Amino acid sequence: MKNKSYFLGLIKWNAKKYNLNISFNNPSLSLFTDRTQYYIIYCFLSGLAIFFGLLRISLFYTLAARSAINLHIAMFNKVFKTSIRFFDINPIGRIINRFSNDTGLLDDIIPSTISDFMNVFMTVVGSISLTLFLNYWLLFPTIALAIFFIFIRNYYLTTSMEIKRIEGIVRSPIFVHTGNTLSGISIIRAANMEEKLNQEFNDHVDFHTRASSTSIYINRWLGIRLDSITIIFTYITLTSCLLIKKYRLLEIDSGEIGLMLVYLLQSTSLFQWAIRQSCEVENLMTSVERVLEYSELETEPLDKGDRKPPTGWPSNGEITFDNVSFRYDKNLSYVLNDMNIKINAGEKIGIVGRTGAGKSSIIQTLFRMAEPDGYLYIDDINIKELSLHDLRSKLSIIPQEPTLFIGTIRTNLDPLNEYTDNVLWDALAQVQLKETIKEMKDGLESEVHKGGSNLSVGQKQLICLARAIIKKSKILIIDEATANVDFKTDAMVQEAIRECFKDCTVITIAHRLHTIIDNDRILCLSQGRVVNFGRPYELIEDDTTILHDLVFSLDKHERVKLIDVAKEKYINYEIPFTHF
Ligand SMILES: Nc1ncnc2c1ncn2[C@@H]1O[C@H](COP(=O)(O)OP(=O)(O)OP(=O)(O)O)[C@@H](O)[C@H]1O
Repeated sequence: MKNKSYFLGLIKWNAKKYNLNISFNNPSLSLFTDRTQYYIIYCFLSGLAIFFGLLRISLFYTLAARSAINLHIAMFNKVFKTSIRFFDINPIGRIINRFSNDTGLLDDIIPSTISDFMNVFMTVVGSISLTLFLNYWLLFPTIALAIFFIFIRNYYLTTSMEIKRIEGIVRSPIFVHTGNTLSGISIIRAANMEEKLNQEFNDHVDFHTRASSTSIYINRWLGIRLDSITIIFTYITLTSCLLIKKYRLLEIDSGEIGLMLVYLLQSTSLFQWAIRQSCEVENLMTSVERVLEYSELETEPLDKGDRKPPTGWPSNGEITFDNVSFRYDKNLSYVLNDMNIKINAGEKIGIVGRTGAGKSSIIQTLFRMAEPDGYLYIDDINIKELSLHDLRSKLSIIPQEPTLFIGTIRTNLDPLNEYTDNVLWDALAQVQLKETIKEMKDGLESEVHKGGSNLSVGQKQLICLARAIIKKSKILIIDEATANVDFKTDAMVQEAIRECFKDCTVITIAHRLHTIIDNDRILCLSQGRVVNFGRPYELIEDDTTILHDLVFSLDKHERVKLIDVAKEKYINYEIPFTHF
């Protein structure tokens, strides 16, 4: 009843304002003779609008921020735990692109675009509803124009989404190129390749600009069509109102026509903006799609295993390959075939072979970077029965590129903070780094820059070695660095390995023969197959072996030195080997 009174009061006020001849004999109309009440209602409604507006914005942005955070966490967790194969087939620039650009869009642009779209869309819907309410004849042209508009919008979207996708793809090479250029800046300068690299960078930028400018052009294409639609709609509204008035098809007065036109003209630009933003939201959803793709990656089952290894495993370090084959992916061919070898506890094994023979793939097999076929035992436990975490935590590796993390010497030696200072200093002493680290201002707390860039290659290798000593693994795998370390450091590393790991099984992927020539046995690989496996001197003496070929391809001085070392080792150490 009260609502009705307010409504009648409003009509009365409008009637007075526009000088309309309406009878207000109804006693209820006399309720609103005082304008103050309308101001109060107006203020109340404005207050409600502000309240709900703020509530809507805060709820919406909180929700958007939470979604972005959750998506980022999900993507990070999956990428972090996914298989190594993923990093083989996805360049680092592509991954950075998703973590930077796509996540950035998710954080800033997508929420504001959606909010903007909803705002403007509701305003446009309001304007059109009011127009249709006052002049329902406009329903027919509205439907016709809506169909036309949906057609144009879909036509635009098919192209623009594809262009956005291409834009995302061609952005990645810019990141890759920049990263590679920065990491190899000294080599580029030394080789005087700045011009070439600059040209390559410009080419990548050009590709990206082509895609992004096409995106802008098709946006303009859409804009022109949308403007045309709104102009046609305004024209039809106006003409229809004039015709309606002339032929008295509807009771409509000039005030209402004015009101319709004001709203329609106001919504002309808003209409275009609403459609553009709706398309933009769909386009931007490709970023959400890309983030979702990474957040649904398959992860390695790190903690899943059929068996828990006994404490102290592996106590001997005996490794048996029983018919082991390995490939990097189900769709690729095998790179190691039917390996049948037994490495005895505490043996020092060197692996040689031409490039691509499968030397590094043996490491991938031991760490189960992809699942090998056959049976691979360490101290009588089939490693395929263990969880990846249990397996990997028991093996130590010194990779070709010694990896150090941003942090301190301490965090690099003992990332999980499990050992005392004494243990860390002892390990540093064993690799002859104690004095060097002591001389640093902050000792164990001295800073290590990204990738250990403030340390020499040799020092990085020695820190990796100290890390392996601290871990006390029974099995050490060394992917010998191809990067040149000076002779003295190399000798120091070799000596440290011999001393600190004399009771451990050490497998060395050799790129230089002098580092493995005094090993107990040498495994020769060719095209992923074991060709020879035996004592170095025996293999050198046999002119059908790969080691013989490798040794005899060296100059005489080197060759004689290697043969002497192998012979001495052969004469002095007789170890009974069990050949599998
Ligand atoms: N990540 C990978 N994905 C797919 N195939 C790979 C991968 N790494 C190596 N391969 C393939 O496996 C085979 C053996 O490579 P591997 O790196 O084990 O040889 P290698 O003897 O260590 O060579 P190098 O002495 O040059 O390091 C090669 O044919 C190589 O193309």
